[in-house]
Amino acid sequence: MKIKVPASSANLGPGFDSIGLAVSLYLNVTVKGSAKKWQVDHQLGDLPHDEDNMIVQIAFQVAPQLSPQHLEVSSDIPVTHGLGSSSSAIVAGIELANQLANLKLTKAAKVEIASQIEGHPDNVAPAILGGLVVGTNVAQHFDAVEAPLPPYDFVAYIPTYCLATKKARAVLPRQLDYHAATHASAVANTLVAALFKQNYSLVKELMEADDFHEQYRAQLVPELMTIRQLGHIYDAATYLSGAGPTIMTMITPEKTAAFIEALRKNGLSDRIEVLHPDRNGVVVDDQ
Ligand SMILES: Nc1ncnc2c1ncn2[C@@H]1O[C@H](COP(=O)(O)OP(=O)(O)O)[C@@H](O)[C@H]1O
Ligand SMILES: N[C@@H](CCOP(=O)(O)O)C(=O)O
Repeated sequence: MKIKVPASSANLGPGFDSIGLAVSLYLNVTVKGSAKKWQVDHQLGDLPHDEDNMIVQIAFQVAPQLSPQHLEVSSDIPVTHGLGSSSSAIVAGIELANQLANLKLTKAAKVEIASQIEGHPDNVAPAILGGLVVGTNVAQHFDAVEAPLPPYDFVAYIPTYCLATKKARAVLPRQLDYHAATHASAVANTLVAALFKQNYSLVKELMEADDFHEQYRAQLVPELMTIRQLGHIYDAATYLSGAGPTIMTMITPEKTAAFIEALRKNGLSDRIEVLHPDRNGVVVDDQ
């Protein structure tokens, strides 16, 4: 059995902790069979190879009766880079429990469990449902609403340095002024309306008008403003993907090659991926 989970790009500017898009990088977990103790084969650096691995820990949380398995994990989602690697691991763990313990979880139940673990649905909901998702929690439950997919390329500029989400959340203010908060919320609301109305010229303007987090995090990701300025030449919009350091540019596919050439000419030499929205979310292959 193989479980495939997409990466996710959260926030899209002002949609802090509530908007996210599943994108075309993947975590794959193959269940090789029962074992004497949990064994997780991977080549993903320092992550644990035993039951301390996050995927196993989450699976246990959902189904404590699970017996040990031999897992093979591979992923092209960079870890601690703002593309939802931890959410993909959470979603994989939930699906692993769902399959091995035959829990028959609905998509809504998976979103609820994953969002409770993560604290917000912006990465986990698209990783489960696929596509562009807007969600939050009220009255002790999470809701996630699927929005139309933007017909754009998403060019991810992935700096070599890592930025743990915890560190990028620590630079945020503890409080916002009342008027600043209502304005930031109004910008986010209007972005959501524009996404559903598929008014992408307005989406692009509002995507760059965040007042919740980017101004505080920009000091940690100096490439953000340079890439945003370059994007304007190509009528593109740029935001900090999740907590960063990945910088995401939403651009018309015909302009992608020229934009990437401009990034390279301006000395931006780190990894670039041209991503597309993933429509499926988590998928299980029983073969
Ligand atoms: N494939 C994986 N298997 C197990 N744990 C993972 C995996 N990918 C990420 N993680 C966990 O998630 C952490 C990174 O989470 P976070 O700082 O939120 O960054 P990201 O933006 O990549 O989600 C890693 O330190 C690790 O504990
Ligand atoms: N809304 C969160 C999203 C974190 O995403 P990640 O991909 O960086 O884990 C935030 O902005 O902190």
